[in-house]
Amino acid sequence: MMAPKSLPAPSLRVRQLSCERDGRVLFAGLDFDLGPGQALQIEGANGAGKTTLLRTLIGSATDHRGDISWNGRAFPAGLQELRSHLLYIGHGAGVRRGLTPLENLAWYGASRDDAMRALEQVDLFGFEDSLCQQLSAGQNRRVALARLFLPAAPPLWILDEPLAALDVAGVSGLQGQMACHLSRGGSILFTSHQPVALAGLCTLNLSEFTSSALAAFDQEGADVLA
Ligand SMILES: Nc1ncnc2c1ncn2[C@@H]1O[C@H](COP(=O)(O)OP(=O)(O)OP(=O)(O)O)[C@@H](O)[C@H]1O
Repeated sequence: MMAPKSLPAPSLRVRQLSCERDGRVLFAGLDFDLGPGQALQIEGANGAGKTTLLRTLIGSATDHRGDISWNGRAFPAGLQELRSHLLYIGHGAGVRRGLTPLENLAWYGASRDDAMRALEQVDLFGFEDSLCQQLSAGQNRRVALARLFLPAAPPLWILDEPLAALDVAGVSGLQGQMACHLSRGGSILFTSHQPVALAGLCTLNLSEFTSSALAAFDQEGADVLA
């Protein structure tokens, strides 16, 4: 077996990140690091702010406070570099419904051979020339996730609900590919309402970083110090 090709090893660093929407604090005082070979699952109830956090990290939402840096360079300067290392699959999966799975992967620059291999990995062999609008929800999710199976995938994966609509085999295949990425020194930040089986996975629950949670913590700290 060939040794896995190792990836560049930049790190994401988040300090005191806060975000509010319509006057409601979604999260505040958020601190975490994500380095090579590490995976972090963002947890929280519907509406907790998980997608907003991911969009903030990729620069699609800019109304936040706090510091984000990539590879030692603070945003906004570090954002361009982060994007050059990023594979982002959002909630909507980013599949162009009027194109076929092969055409979707070609749009991301994949050769026909690489795209065919990736589509086989996500069990879409035989559907490569079907229009995505004729595929099921789970099959469309698989088209999106096929990008993770292309060679030379970037080191940082940010995935919003990648397991959504997948069957048991699909979940297992994705978990295997995520583990492979980590073993090559990649990093993964993702949201999921389902448990994900990944060795060494860390979790971060956004409900622990609301302003009320922080106020309660401060009060507790004050009581202890009093
Ligand atoms: N552009 C926006 N303008 C106003 N409110 C927004 C905007 N984007 C998100 N929100 C609100 O922010 C809150 C968090 O939304 P977000 O999509 O980040 O939650 P989530 O944790 O990903 O939820 P889910 O688990 O349901 O996907 C929601 O109440 C949502 O209505």
